[in-house]
Amino acid sequence: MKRGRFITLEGGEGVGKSTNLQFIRQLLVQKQLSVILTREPGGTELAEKIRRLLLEQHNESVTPEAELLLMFAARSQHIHHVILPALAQGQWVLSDRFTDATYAYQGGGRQMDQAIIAWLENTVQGEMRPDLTLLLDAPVETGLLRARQRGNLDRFESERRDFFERVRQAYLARARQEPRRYAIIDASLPLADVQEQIGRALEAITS
Ligand SMILES: Nc1ncnc2c1ncn2[C@@H]1O[C@H](COP(=O)(O)OP(=O)(O)OP(=O)(O)O)[C@@H](O)[C@H]1O
Ligand SMILES: Cc1cn([C@H]2C[C@H](O)[C@@H](COP(=O)(O)O)O2)c(=O)[nH]c1=O
Repeated sequence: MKRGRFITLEGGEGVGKSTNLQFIRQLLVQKQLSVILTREPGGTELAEKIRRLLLEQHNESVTPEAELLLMFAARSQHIHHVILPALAQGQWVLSDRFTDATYAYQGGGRQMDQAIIAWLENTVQGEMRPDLTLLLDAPVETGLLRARQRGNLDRFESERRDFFERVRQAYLARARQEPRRYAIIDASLPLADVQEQIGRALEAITS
C-alpha cells in the first residue's frame, strides 16, 4: 500500500489554523484521499492529558525545560499511536501544529537552545518529518485580536507581545531555511484569499 502524506499547519495564536484545517480536509477528500485530522500537543488520550497540563495556568511557574520535555512526551505518544499507523495504512495525516511549533515557541519564544530541540527531535522522531508545512503568517496583533475575542486565555495566550514576535520570527526563519517543505501563507488577508493560497500550495503535493 502507498504510504500517506503528513501535512502540518503552523503559525502563531489566532492566525486561522483550526478554521483552515477543515478547508484542507475538504480539498483532500475531494481528491479521493483518506484523511485524519489531529493536533499537537495532543492527538491521543495521554497526549491530550499532557496538553491540558501544558495549557492550563498553575500556581507554580513551569520551567522551560519541563515545558519542552512535556511537548516531546506528548509527541512521542502521538507519533507512535496515531501518525505512523495512519501513514502506514495510506491515510493522509493533517496536524494542527507539530515540531516546528517547538522550534518557534520553545526555541524562539522561550529562547531555548535549538541544539537541544534538534537532539530531542532526532531522538523522538528519527528521520520522520512533515511532507508539507503550511505556515499561516500574520502580524502578531492581528492573530492575538482574533484569539482574544474567544475569551479565556490559556497559559501561552497570556504571554507578552515580545514572546509572540519571537515566535513569529522563528517560524519565518525556519520557513526560509526549508523552502521546499514550507509554504508561507499570508493569513492577514480575508479568508477567501487565504484559502486560495492554501489551495495553490496543496496542488504540488496532491497532483
Ligand atoms: N482570514 C481571516 N480573516 C478574519 N478572521 C479570521 C480569518 N481566519 C480565521 N479567522 C477568525 O479568527 C478566529 C481565530 O481563528 P482560528 O481559531 O481558526 O485560529 P487558530 O490559529 O486555530 O487559533 P489558536 O492557535 O489560538 O487556537 C476565529 O474567530 C476565526 O473565525
Ligand atoms: C505543538 C506545540 C504547541 N505549543 C503551544 C502553541 C499554542 O499556544 C499551544 C497549543 O494551542 P493551540 O490551540 O494550537 O493554539 O501550545 C508549543 O509551545 N510548543 C509546541 O511544540
